[in-house]
Amino acid sequence: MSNEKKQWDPSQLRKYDINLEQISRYDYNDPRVDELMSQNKPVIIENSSVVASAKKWNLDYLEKYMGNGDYTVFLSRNHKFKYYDDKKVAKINNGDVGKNIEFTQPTKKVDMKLPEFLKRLKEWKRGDDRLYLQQGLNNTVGSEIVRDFLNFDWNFCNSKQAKHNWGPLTYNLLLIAMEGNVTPCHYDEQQNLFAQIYGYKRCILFPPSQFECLYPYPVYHPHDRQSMVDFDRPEYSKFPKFKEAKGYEAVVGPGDVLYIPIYWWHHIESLMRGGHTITVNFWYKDGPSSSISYPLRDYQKVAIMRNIEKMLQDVLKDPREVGPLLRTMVLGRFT
Ligand SMILES: O=C(O)C(=O)[C@H]1CC[C@@H](C(=O)O)C1
Ligand SMILES: [Zn+2]
Repeated sequence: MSNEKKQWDPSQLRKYDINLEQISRYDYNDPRVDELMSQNKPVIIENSSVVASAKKWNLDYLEKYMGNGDYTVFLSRNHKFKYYDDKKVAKINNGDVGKNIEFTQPTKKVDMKLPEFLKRLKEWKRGDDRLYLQQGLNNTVGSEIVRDFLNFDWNFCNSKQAKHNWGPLTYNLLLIAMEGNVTPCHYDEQQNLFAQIYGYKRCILFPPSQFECLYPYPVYHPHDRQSMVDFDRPEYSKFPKFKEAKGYEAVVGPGDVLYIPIYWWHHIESLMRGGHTITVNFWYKDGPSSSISYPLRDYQKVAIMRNIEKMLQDVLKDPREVGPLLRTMVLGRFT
């Protein structure tokens, strides 16, 4: 570590029994950044100006300029904020996926004005619901925020989008988390430039090839794309291959941009006792694959498995029939 004061301490990281190695960090104009991105591998891009215009985004500035819009805030009784798909909850509730399938939402999603969110954040005490603001940046924000947003280094982002054949930008999510908040391990079907603005976040990533070690929920489930393994208390009897998971980790701080490749698993935590954190992510659809080359890439096989599950779910209706049919099809026949 250079002689500058270390900004965080390992005691602020949650303890997991997982085999992890460090994610590489390179300067934004180092050619190794594009080398890794072209191999769909994660990399931390340092000293870019991607969100330099948001360096001044502290809570007072945001309260002053974020406008009077309603923001999506998740409330949780614990430190975990596991994502769930509302549309899939609705399908379960109206019996679209078989009978008596239960789902309890792990967090509450509410609309909140920013001043109220910030007040609850400041007055939070042990025992209160934890809060996590996760809001797409849209035109309800004030003109200063629009100006800062327009001053993101879009040339850099656009150059990566073009060079790596990404599709269109779909979303910039503004994330304001309490210290210690955790987004449990999941993957997204989009390319992601995860730009850290304030505070420190620890990111644990696994390649798509570790699908069999991370046990995602079935595709029909509201927690589709999320790992069923609770990293705090892994049930090795149910998920034995989790022991073999081999991941990559990094702690990102202000100005760092982490490239999270499409289909890569990621667990993200705001450091304990580190105060609130602010992040903006840049989600891009994947681009059209010009030509298919063999052997197929690990993430292409995940996409194939998802399509098979969706097709079987559609024809079988009851998700409890999907497992037995796949077992019948495979056991003893494909060794
Ligand atoms: O950017 C992504 O892909 C995400 O999963 C975001 C949703 C919650 C965010 C977090 O930092 O906790 C990350
Ligand atoms: Zn994600």
